[in-house]
Amino acid sequence: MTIEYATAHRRASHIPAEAGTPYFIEKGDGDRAHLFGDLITIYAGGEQTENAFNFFTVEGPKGNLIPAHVHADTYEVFYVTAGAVRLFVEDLHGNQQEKLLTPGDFGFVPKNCPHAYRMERHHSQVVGVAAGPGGTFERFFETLGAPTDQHGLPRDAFVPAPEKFATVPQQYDVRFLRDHQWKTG
Ligand SMILES: O=C(Oc1cc(O)cc(O)c1C(=O)O)c1ccc(O)c(O)c1
Repeated sequence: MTIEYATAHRRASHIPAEAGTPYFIEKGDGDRAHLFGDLITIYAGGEQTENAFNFFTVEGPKGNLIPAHVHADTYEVFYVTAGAVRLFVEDLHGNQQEKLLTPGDFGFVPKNCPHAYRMERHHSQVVGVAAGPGGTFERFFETLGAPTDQHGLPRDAFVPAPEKFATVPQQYDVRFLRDHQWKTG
């Protein structure tokens, strides 16, 4: 039997290549990527769930900012398990809110709602689930960022090359909003 892997670096993945297979993954051993200051660890994605949902964690240092962006077809969950994360979100009527989320707090961002967040403590961690009619977008992180075998945060923030910024986000239903202003707080 030949097992097809989506990319060469996923040969080391603990996620079985075949859908429909039960599995367990020890803490931190999901498929990992560095993007900006973040370590993203994917435990399940569209390949395992017929594009129904994914499950991943995002860890980052204090001050790490994910700039304003929007998803036309993806709903997102932000469940904070460590540190503190300030989530900025704008509803479909243009009303903006920001909320400091600490462990156990939950944020939900529907499709078409611009959002951004900043990690306010070192070793902050968010559990993410993101899916919708457009599928799941977890492979965005390793495609725009850099796959890694490390379990820690990037030593230096990984900033993608401009040509990647110009092509990759749109393939994964991510649109960065360059001049978006937050008038909260
Ligand atoms: O943190 C989340 O996503 C991101 C992390 C990055 O390093 C860069 C990004 O552009 C994003 C992004 O959202 O586009 C995150 C957290 C929780 C969740 O449910 C998500 O869908 C994304």
